[in-house]
Amino acid sequence: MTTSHRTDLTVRTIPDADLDQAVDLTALAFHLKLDGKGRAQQSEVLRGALRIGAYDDRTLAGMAAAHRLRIAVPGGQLPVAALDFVCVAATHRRRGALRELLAEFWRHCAAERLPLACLWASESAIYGRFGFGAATEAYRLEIDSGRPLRLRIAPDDRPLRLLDPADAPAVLGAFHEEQLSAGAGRFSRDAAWWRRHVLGLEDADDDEDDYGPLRVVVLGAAGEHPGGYALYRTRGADGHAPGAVDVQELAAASAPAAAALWTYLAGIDLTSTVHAFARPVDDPLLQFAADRDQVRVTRQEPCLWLRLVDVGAALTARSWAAPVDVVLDVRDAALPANDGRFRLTVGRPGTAASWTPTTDTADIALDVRELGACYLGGMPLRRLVQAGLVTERTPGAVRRLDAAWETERLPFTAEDY
Ligand SMILES: CC(=O)SCCNC(=O)CCNC(=O)[C@H](O)C(C)(C)COP(=O)(O)OP(=O)(O)OC[C@H]1O[C@@H](n2cnc3c(N)ncnc32)[C@H](O)[C@@H]1OP(=O)(O)O
Repeated sequence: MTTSHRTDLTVRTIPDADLDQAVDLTALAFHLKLDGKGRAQQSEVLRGALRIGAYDDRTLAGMAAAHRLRIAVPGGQLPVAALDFVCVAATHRRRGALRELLAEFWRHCAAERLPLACLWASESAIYGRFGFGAATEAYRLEIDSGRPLRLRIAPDDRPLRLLDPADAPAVLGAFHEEQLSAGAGRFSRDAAWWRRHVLGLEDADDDEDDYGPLRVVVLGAAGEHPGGYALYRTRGADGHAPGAVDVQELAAASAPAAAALWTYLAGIDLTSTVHAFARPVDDPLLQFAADRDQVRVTRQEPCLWLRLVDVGAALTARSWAAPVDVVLDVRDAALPANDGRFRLTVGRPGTAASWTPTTDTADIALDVRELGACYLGGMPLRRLVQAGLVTERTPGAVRRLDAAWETERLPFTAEDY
């Protein structure tokens, strides 16, 4: 527990007894209309999370919560504290409450040996100052499906079947876990996470939009290992808008499998547009689409913001594509254990990296947020040098480090939990 003289708030763990207050605060800050079911659902999610509150006397004035998840990193998975519900009451904003909450949050991460923290930002301008870097990016895609989808490859011709969403964790869980090794940035999911955060099976009913219920389509016959799947919703045409398909998630084991799923989605009768709100920047669809006027990128945006809480643990746990030996001068204003000069040594690919303090001259100087942006392999460091954010002191050092942390696929994060 800490009491901040700057904010006059006491920062401490939120006990179960205060869950009602926590739900009230999230409703206030995120402008939510929660009925009884919505409150119960929110409370249940918070109950299982790491929760830190900023109290004004006994009133909860700010909070941050985190799900304890596992995230795919190059070559494996690591525990991650996935921040959520970060909010401060309008009466207490811009007095340093968030800063105090995060200071306490780092202590919890250290105590629980969580080397990484991540979040989806409500506003991109907030979290860089706390050491988070935009580690995965996504495209929004739009397909003109008023005409047949034209592709340059033949789709997988296995059957497609619709699945009851309640069966999705059992049918698709193992497939999803296999996909984690294909690209970093995705979360491992247990059945509860699938139900609550992916399929929304425990959500309170809301009529906020005119899309129908979530549908699950799977490639491959029952009993066969799936070749891929898509989660989507549809909307019929009305006087103002054409019928549309909204793709929440599409995962496929191969390009032909992806082609089969996109062809299915684009062919749904009484719809003429497919929207996909979060697709990997290296989505193969963009290559195998025969007509790029038909498949368009409408937006590119950051998805997951990543913070290396324990830089050494994070760097030595991931795999590397090439040997490298560089001294990094890392600035970390919030976590002194990360701050300073360290030698990163990577031997043959497949061998463990080492990260040791050194007094040797630095080859590269950078802020910890830049390490967060590059860690999963989505951002080459040279782009941050070009942007004036990273200093290369030894010519060639950045090129060598970029070759070492490059990954086969770009990282991607499917769910905005
Ligand atoms: C992971 C998630 O949950 S994302 C959701 C984030 N929450 C929301 O958007 C809900 C509505 N907003 C809020 O609850 C609050 O305004 C918060 C949580 C964003 C900020 O809380 P505050 O207590 O006001 O922040 P605090 O006073 O500690 O500010 C810390 C720093 O962040 C900056 N900051 C805070 N909010 C913003 C913002 N919206 N945009 C840019 N900078 C911001 C402050 O200027 C300050 O900068 P400095 O210390 O470098 O000078």
